[in-house]
Amino acid sequence: MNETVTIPRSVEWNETHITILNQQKLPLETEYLELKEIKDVWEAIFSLKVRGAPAIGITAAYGLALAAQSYQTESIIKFKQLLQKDRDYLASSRPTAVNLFWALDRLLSSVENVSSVNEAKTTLIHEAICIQIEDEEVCRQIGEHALSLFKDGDKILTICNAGSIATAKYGTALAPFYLAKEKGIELKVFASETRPVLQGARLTTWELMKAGVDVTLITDNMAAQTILTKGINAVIVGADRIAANGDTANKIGTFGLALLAKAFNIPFYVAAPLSTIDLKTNTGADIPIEERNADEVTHISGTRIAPEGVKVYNPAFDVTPNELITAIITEKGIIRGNYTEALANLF
Ligand SMILES: CSC[C@H]1O[C@H](OP(=O)(O)O)[C@H](O)[C@@H]1O
Repeated sequence: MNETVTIPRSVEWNETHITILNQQKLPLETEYLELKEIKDVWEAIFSLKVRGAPAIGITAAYGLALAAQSYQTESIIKFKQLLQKDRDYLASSRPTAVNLFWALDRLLSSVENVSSVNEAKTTLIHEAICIQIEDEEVCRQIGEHALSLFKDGDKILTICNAGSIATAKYGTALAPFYLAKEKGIELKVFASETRPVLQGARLTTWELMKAGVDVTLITDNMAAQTILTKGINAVIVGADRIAANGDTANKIGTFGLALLAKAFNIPFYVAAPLSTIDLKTNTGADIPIEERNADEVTHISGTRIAPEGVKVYNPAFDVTPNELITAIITEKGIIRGNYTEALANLF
C-alpha cells in the first residue's frame, strides 16, 4: 500500500523574500509571513515564528543570501566583509541549534573562492536552495532508518516538534511516522505537550493529524503514567546539537524522558541529520543552553498564570548524556555504543 500523505512545509524561497509558516500562530491560525529584510529573518528565528534546528538553518541561509543581494559594492573584499557581518548578526538569533551556524558557515564557504560580486550573489542563493533540497532527502532517509526500529502496532512517545515544519520536509523524529503512514504501517504516537511553548501540543499534533497519523496528546507530567499504562514501546526525539561524544541537547524535558525510558527499560532514540552533529563541541557540558524570557513560563497564550514578580528559570533545552541514548539515527544509518568513534566516522 502506498498512501498519499499530506506533509506540511514551513519555509519557501520566493526570489525577493522568504515565506514562512508562522509557527507561533498554529494551530489556531495558518498564517504565512513574508521576510524581506535580514532583521525580519533574525526576529522570526528569535521569536520562534520559524523554529526547529534544520528549519532555522534553512531560513538563516536564505536570509543571508537575501541580504547579500542588496550589497552596493563592486569590491569582493568589501562584499565578504559585509557578508561576515550579516552572518554574525543572524548567528546571534539563537545559541543552541548548531544547524544555524552550520548553514551560515556553509554559505560563507561557498563563496570563499569566488572573485566577482555578481557570481557570489548567485552562488549564495544556489547554496541556500541546495541546503533546503538536501535536508528534505536527508530527513526522508532518517525516516527510513528510524522506521526499521519500529513494528506495526508500536506506541511511541515524542516531545516537542521534530516534524516536517521543523525541517525542509518529513522532520527527524517524526519522519518515520509519515513513512509508516505512506506504507500502511500502523504506529501510534504520544505527543508530550512541551511546556513552556507547547510545540508538542500545538505543532506535533497539528501536523500529524493533518497526515492522518494516530496521535494522542499528553501533558509533560503524564509521561511516566503513559509509558506504564499505554505500553509505550520506545521514545524518539529530535536534537538541536549532538556533541562529539553523543551527549545531545534537545528541548527541555528530553533528559527526563531518557531517564524514564531507562527506568522502564524501553529504547530511547535520537533522530538528527549530520548537520546537527558538532564535532567541535566535545561534550554536552560545552553546549550553550538558551535561556528564554520569563513570560514563556508565567503566561500561557498571553494570560498570566503565575504571580507578578515571581522568580523564573527558563532553559529552553537540556542535555541527555550519551549513556542514556540507545541509538542515534542519521541519514547515514543507525549508530549505537561508542558514539565518539561512530560519530567521527560519519564525516
Ligand atoms: C527537528 S529539530 C527540532 C528541535 O527543535 C526544537 O527546539 P525549538 O522549538 O526551540 O526550535 C527541539 O529541541 C526539537 O527537537
